[in-house]
Amino acid sequence: MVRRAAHPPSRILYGVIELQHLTKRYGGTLAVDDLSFKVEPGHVTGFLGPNGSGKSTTMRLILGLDAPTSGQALINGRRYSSFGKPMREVGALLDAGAVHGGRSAYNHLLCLARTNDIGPMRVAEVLEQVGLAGVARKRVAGFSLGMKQRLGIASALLGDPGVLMFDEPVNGLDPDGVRWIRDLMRSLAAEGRTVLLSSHLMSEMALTAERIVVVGRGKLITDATVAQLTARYPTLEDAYMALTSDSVQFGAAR
Ligand SMILES: Nc1ncnc2c1ncn2[C@@H]1O[C@H](COP(=O)(O)OP(=O)(O)OP(=O)(O)O)[C@@H](O)[C@H]1O
Repeated sequence: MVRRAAHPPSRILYGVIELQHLTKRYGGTLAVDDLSFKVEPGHVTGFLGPNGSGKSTTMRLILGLDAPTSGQALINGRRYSSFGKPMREVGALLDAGAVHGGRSAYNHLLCLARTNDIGPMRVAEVLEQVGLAGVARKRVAGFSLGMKQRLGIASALLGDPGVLMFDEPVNGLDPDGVRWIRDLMRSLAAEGRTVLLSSHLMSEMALTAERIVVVGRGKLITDATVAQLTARYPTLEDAYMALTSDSVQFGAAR
């Protein structure tokens, strides 16, 4: 396998995420309902939908953390479970809180790195990249939510993968951190990587993503560019509100 450089030349197209009739049922709940779409390299794809619409479940299915009821999710044409060193193919931040609090940030990343034949130099590199180098030896239990998000992003970047997925990465980040995430997502995509990003912050999404996939009640509602949506609606938020108006399950009474 060809090893990519830490800073690859621009516009090399690395990978694609492809969902084919992906379906997941939990008892009586159809969390993901016959979902088919492709996430292409070279730009950030925003993954939007109301609470409970199946975004996290879809990401878990792509990562093989849950098995589909039917259909499949492929990364570069293969299932996640078929990768010998998966962190080199796909990196993900799903739940920043799911970290062993007793370990230091450095040790947490080192343990992950070892499972994928990644050396300690790369651990130091990603800690620097996410701004945690100064607290690398501190226990994660004492980290703020924003610091845990940065650590989760470092884990995703560890294997220098071509495909990246981030579930609500801006949660808990200060304005400086929000801007940093935006720039990071865009630069990862500009390097030719595939970036799937879920967030409920529409104004941020409008600044970060080029393409938008909207789901509601597990089903695909829209797969379009931000430019197409904002040509039809005044803002991305207006587009989102109009497109999901029939799919909101947990809206408060107005
Ligand atoms: N392990 C599980 N067991 C049972 N039901 C589940 C499980 N995981 C998710 N669900 C259900 O599947 C549906 C989709 O949930 P999911 O977390 O994927 O939505 P989401 O779009 O990520 O929501 P949010 O924006 O609130 O994070 C919800 O009805 C949820 O209750």
